[in-house]
Amino acid sequence: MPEPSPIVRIEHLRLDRGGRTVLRDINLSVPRGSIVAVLGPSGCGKSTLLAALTGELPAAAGTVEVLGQPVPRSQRALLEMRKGLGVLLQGNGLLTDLTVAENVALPLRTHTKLPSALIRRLVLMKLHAVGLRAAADAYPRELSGGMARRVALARALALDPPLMIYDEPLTGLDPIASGVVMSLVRRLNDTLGLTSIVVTHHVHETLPIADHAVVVANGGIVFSGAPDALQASTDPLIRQFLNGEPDGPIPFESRAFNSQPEPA
Ligand SMILES: Nc1ncnc2c1ncn2[C@@H]1O[C@H](COP(=O)(O)OP(=O)(O)OP(=O)(O)O)[C@@H](O)[C@H]1O
Repeated sequence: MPEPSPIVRIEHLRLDRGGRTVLRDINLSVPRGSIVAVLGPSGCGKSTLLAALTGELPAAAGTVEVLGQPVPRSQRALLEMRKGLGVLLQGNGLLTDLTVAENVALPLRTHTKLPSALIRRLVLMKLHAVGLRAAADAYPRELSGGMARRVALARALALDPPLMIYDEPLTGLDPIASGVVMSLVRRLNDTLGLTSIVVTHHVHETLPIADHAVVVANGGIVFSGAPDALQASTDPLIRQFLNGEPDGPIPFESRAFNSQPEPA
């Protein structure tokens, strides 16, 4: 049987922002059913790469295919493609005037014509999947940070997207809540048959649940392989990143900024 096509295929991608090349010659293939961790220090271009996947930022060169098709340019086709993406953005983006259930229902109300009773049932199923069925009628202000993140996760799952994209899912969470969220990411991926891309600088929390790790630094991918191989790498750049050391082949953002060529 032929291999199923990857859910994301990126080839020779270049991404520019503000007239400057942020990432160049990016090649990445995400197999269906896997969890891929996209790691890298602050400012390396992780969010920029994510913006290319969601179609917010067009490629300056190369190709990006998501869900088996090139990421479209037209707004209408983009909106259609995004229905297949569950995106958990940095911060939870929950609406404080709405209950937990109303927040999770939003994508269903916006994108489907399902009757209210069915929407309520679907919402309770999504909340059950993240262990928060009992919080359906609570307001976001009544939740801990970890619970609010799980509600945002339930909302990202509302339309049953085949591909989940997590942008820094652990920001602001304590170690216990972080562990809960990461094991949930793995469990949902496997039980719902999803594929997940986790964009983060939280290496040590993310590698245990990842099937594949990619490290972005210095304008490109500097590592792509199994999490164990990443942990065992002796490359000074990788070691610097894994150990969070200030000195080494990865420049500090301020130094990188200062090293930009002066305009002629
Ligand atoms: N809209 C923009 N215009 C110009 N430059 C930008 C823009 N957005 C990001 N950049 C630059 O692109 C580079 C990569 O930024 P990006 O936000 O993708 O990094 P990141 O790895 O996601 O960082 P962090 O982990 O801090 O969120 C940075 O040097 C940043 O200053």
